[in-house]
Amino acid sequence: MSVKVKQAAVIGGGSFGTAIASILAANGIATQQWMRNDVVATAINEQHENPQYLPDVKLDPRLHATTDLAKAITGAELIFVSVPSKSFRSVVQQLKPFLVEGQSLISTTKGIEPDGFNLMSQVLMDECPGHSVAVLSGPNLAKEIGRKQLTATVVASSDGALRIAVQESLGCEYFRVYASDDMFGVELSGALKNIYAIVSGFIAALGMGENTKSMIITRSLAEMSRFAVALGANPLTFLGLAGVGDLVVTCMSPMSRNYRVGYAIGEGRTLDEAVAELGEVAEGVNTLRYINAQSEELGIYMPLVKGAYAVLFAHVDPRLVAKELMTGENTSDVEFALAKSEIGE
Ligand SMILES: NC(=O)c1ccc[n+]([C@@H]2O[C@H](COP(=O)([O-])OP(=O)(O)OC[C@H]3O[C@@H](n4cnc5c(N)ncnc54)[C@H](O)[C@@H]3O)[C@@H](O)[C@H]2O)c1
Ligand SMILES: O=P(O)(O)OC[C@H](O)CO
Repeated sequence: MSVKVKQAAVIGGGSFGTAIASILAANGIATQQWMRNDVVATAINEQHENPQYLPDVKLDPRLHATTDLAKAITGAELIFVSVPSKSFRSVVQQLKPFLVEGQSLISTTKGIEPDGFNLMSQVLMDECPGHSVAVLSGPNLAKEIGRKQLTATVVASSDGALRIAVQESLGCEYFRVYASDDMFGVELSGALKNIYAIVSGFIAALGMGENTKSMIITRSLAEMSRFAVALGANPLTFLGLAGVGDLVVTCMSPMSRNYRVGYAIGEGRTLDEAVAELGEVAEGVNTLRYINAQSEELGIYMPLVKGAYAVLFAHVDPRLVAKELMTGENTSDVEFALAKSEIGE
């Protein structure tokens, strides 16, 4: 029999952290959300809104925001870490002095750490040995969760009691939490799909049709599963919410930040301009860099990754990449641009 969670912490003041913190509080769990920005923390505590990352969403009034990390962590049985992958390890290093035995950590971050090609669960296990770890991933646009649109997600962990604790703490009439023991597959899938959302953004901006969008999503699923299964993931994971489910929502929705970056580049903006305009994290940009390098090193065939890399980092026209993908020809222009970018010209 499971024991009801009484207290939780959410580390990160962004859109997803805020959406899940509000659900935890609404489920009667005493929830502290930690963030650096005291103006946002005050707005959450007094107006029950996060005007910076989740505007126009009324948060549960019981949610408490704080800029005091020790206060957030102390007494929390579940600690959700929801900061971009670039900052993930440094944030975990800041929180670990406050951890005590029995506290569990759950990553909601869909990214990869470049040094050592670590997923965030690995970072948690490296930094916090002895603590149970899980990941949460699925088709979960934070803005829709904030608006209480019916949504499902997946908690994955090798610890069955932790899976149940997360299901019971977050599940509600509009948020259903499924469980999986394929933590690696669920987490890798969440990171990989961001690359294909960028590709989907390009093709939408170029005015390509519905057949094209379907082709891209389907071939993306084949490509991401080929990569993940080669690294040890369960192929069935890719047929579930954390696989095809998250791929579809991120590739189809202009609400996705990764899609929006791809769209802006398809319209002619540079990568730097597209990222600056977004003003939020688009994990797929760095993930693309690391997956392109890994696929080359491991000899895994990933033509969409290679094409997206050519567009983002070697400034190749996406139409030329599309032509090459359709005909299977290796146009010397794409290869030449990639070779030049690799030697830093
Ligand atoms: N937004 C979504 O719809 C969604 C859904 C599921 C998963 N995710 C994943 O969740 C993770 C976080 O995304 P988000 O949407 O909440 O991001 P966001 O861009 O909305 O917010 C990121 C938050 O992290 C904080 N942050 C960044 N660096 C920090 C540091 N060094 N110390 C402390 N705080 C820091 C920022 O101040 C901000 O509050 C990402 O990996 C994303 O892929 C997002
Ligand atoms: O806005 P994105 O592109 O980071 O995607 C958000 C979520 O990962 C969708 O499940």
